[in-house]
Amino acid sequence: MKICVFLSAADLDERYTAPAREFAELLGRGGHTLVWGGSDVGLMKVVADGVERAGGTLCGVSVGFLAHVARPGVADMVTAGDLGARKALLLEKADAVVVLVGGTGTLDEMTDLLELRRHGLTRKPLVVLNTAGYYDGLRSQLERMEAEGFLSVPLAELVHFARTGREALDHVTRRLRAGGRGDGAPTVTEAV
Ligand SMILES: CC(C)=CCNc1ncnc2c1ncn2[C@@H]1O[C@H](COP(=O)(O)O)[C@@H](O)[C@H]1O
Repeated sequence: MKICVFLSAADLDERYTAPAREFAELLGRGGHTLVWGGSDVGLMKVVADGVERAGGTLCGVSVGFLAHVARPGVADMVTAGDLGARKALLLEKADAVVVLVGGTGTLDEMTDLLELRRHGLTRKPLVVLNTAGYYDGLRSQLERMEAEGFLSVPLAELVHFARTGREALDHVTRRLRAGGRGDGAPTVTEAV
């Protein structure tokens, strides 16, 4: 599978890097492709290193103003003109998206996809890996949106919160098996 991972570009504590490394190893050992922002810094590097070391493939989508931190030696690397184009390309190249811990960049990428899913513009599965309860606050906010009528579709149809990398990958596998690529979604061209 081609799994797009949104995640932090920062150098983080072991309680975040260890589960990210574990997830990367799962991807690599499964022969999957990591589709990611292409940078060779912080958690993005930890995961790219881990996937490559475990035998997976890398597919990077950098962006002009960050091209100087793009990972060298990746055959499948493109550079988008701006962040919007980068998000569209990341989604286009992936079968599903898994979100690891991150800051505003990750939040931007995740909410963009939540909105596309809410309007039925893509059905590519979205899983949030809630390492160390990092996204408990976001989850509460989304649950409040759902409870008070701000979401037009059930939250469970938009995103799945997983506790472990294995659970995240299993969820994606089940979803894709159930409905094929994008679980019955519009084609990639229509979707992004
Ligand atoms: C000069 C330097 C060290 C830049 C590193 N900074 C970045 N490098 C690559 N992608 C980034 C960077 N900042 C934000 N992004 C995008 O936003 C996400 C990370 O942002 P954040 O760290 O969660 O908020 C990544 O998924 C990536 O697609």
